[in-house]
This record gives sequence, C-alpha cells and structure tokens, in this order.
Amino acid sequence: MNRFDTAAEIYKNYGIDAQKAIDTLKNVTVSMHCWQGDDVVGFDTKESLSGGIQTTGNYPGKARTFDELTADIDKAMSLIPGKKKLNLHACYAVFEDGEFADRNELKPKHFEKWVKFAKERNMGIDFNPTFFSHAMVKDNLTLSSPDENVRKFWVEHGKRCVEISQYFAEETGVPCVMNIWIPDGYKDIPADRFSPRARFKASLDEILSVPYDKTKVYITLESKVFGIGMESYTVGSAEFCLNYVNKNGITPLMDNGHYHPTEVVSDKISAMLLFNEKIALHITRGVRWDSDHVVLFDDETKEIAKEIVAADALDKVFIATDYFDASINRISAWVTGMRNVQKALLYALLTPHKMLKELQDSGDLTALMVKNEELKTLPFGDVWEKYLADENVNSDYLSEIKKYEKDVLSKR
Ligand SMILES: C[C@H](O)[C@H](O)[C@@H](O)C(=O)CO
Ligand SMILES: [Mn+2]
Repeated sequence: MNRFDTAAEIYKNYGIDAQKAIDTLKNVTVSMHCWQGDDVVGFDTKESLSGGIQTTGNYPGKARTFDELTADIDKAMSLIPGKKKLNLHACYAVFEDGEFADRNELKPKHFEKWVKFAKERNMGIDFNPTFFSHAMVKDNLTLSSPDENVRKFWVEHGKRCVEISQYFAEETGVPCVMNIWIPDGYKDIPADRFSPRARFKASLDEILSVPYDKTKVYITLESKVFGIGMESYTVGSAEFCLNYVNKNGITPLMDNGHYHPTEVVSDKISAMLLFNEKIALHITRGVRWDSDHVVLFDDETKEIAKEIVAADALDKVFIATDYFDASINRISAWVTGMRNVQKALLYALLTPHKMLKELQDSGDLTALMVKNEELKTLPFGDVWEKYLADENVNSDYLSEIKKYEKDVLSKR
C-alpha cells in the first residue's frame, strides 16, 4: 500500500473518505489578490501606499508593469493547486498609447487586458475600488469626506467600479465579487463620530444606485477596527458595516486582520451565515496589528476553514487572500499563503464533524477533547501530497521559485 492508501484507511476508521475530501477541495475557488506582487502599488498614480496599510521590506524583483505582474501571477499560479480566481484592484487599470484615466473616469476598456488574461486561463475576476494612494484622499478621508468635491470623486469611482465588475462577470462568465473598503478615519479622538458615518452611508447609497445584475455582481463591504495613523476612529467599523449590509442586501466581508487582537473571525462565521445568504472573507495573518503577514497553516486559519466546512457552507463563502509582505520573495508569499488556505480546507474536510458534534450534543466533552487531539496526529500530510499529485503540482515549490528569482526577478 502506498502512503495515501494507508492514510485513507486510517481516515476511513473515522468515517471520512479521503479521496472525496480531495475531490471536494478541487472545486473550491480561492481568489488570489494581485497586490502581493508589487507591494500594493498598482499602475496608475504610483503614489506611495496610503490608507493606514503598510508594506515593509524591500525584497528585490517586484513587478512594475502589467507584463511583469502577469508573468509573476502565472508563475505563482502554476505552483498553486486547485481552482483559482484573480482579485484585482482598480489601481491596476492598464493604460495604453499614452492614455490616462483618473479613478473617477475608469471604464471597462482599461481592464481589457486583464479580461483577456483571465479568459485565457479560464478564471473569474474579483474587483476592488481603490480608495487610497491618491491625491484626492484628503485628510485620510474619501467616501466620508466633508468636502463634497472629494466625496463625489470617490462616489464616482465606486460607480465606475460597479460597471467594471459587471463587465468582468459578463466576459468571464463567473460572478464578480466587488469589495468596498475605505481607509477613512482619525488619528485622534474625533469631535464628531456621527457625520462621517452618515456621509459614508449616503455615499454607499449613491454607489449602489447604479443598476447591476445581482446574479453577476456581489457587492461586499469590509469593516476594520483601525488603520495606521487612524488609531482612534474608523468610519467603516464592524457595526457600521454589519448594519449597512443587512439593511441594503449586500454581502459582509470579514478580514481576519481587522478586529481586536483577541477577537477571532472563526467565531463570527456561524453567526454571519445565519443572517446572510453569502459571506466573504479576506484571509490574512495579523501579527499584533493588521500586519498582513503571509497566511500560515496555523490554528486560526484551520479554525476558519473548520467553521466553513462544519456548517456545510463552502458554497456560501467567497474566500480570498489578502496580505502583502515585501520582505520575502513575493511569488513564494503568494504560493505559501494560497496553499495554506487550501491545506486548512483539506484539514477541515478530513475532520469527522458529525461525530464531534454528537459528542458535544451528548455532553461528552471529555471525549470531544480527546478525539480532537487524536485527529491532530493523523497522516494529513499524505492526503495533502495526494491532492498535489492529482493537481499536477510539486510538493517542493522553493527550488522553482529560486530558479525564477535567478532567471527573471533578479534582472529587474
Ligand atoms: C489592499 C486591500 O484592499 C486592503 O488590504 C483591504 O482589503 C484591507 O484589508 C485594508 O486593511
Ligand atoms: Mn482586506
């Protein structure tokens, strides 16, 4: 018997079909964020990153153009198993022949090259308006600005992005998740917490007044607890976003770097699923603050995946990655994080949830703890290796990445 067959026998004793778990995982889409490839710079303003988020590190070889970024995405995706989607930001619009369109003037044509790229790879595209790194961000405010010129500029940007999202969905044949996240906030205690939130609410209403096909575009709203330089007040807080999505029939997005450090998104998933048809996740790794470290196969990533699978909600959750580490090889950052999301999902699919739930419901919490601990040392690695083999990717991706670094990245 080979290692997978032996492992499959062991999982069978717990009522788990390991090959079925692999086959289920093969059909789970994970949306890969394009912005790990260039430290969230984009192609339009090339302004340094603002919005209370930060990349640290200066690892050589970051992508500077559409051709470089797509080559790097291709390399990363060739090393990532499973079904993938591309998550784009509006600042990655591609301008040709000296043309430039500001964020409030963007049109589908500025993303034609991305559509071609995605279609050739049989992939859908998710989208994000870019409300940061731009001269029209005034006093760290966009959609909540008291300056009507500023607010209107960003409302128009949001509207343009709804149109572009529908274009992505229609061209690729895959629904597009359009995520709204604004950085707006104050470093110090504000005099007026109410008015910025009222203006944000009005701005969202205006953006959502653009007609769009709800079967093709899912608009999500991402909350945040604080940003760097905006430590005292964030307009798009959790309560604001929760209430807004529920009142307006859009989808909540939880980024697990966006809560107080002792709060965990894994515990929020079941509550959100009970009140929303769909939910969306940005999977990241906060270290002390929203530091956007590469996703590891760690306890919280596993717990997030467990909550999705145990609730039988794989078709109700839009899963995306969101982190940016400029201190290591960026292709490796993508591959490591994406593989770890999938690893966590496979681990969850190999967990005997029914048996564990029965132990909980019958009050046998002793057995529940013992069984949970026992499961941790089952031969998960052998099932993971079989998944990689089924998907035709090597377990070792480091050598391939080192070679790409020597042949391509080091020459930039
Ligand atoms: C670049 C992304 O839009 C950004 O990371 C956002 O999703 C976020 O998480 C901000 O902290
Ligand atoms: Mn995020």
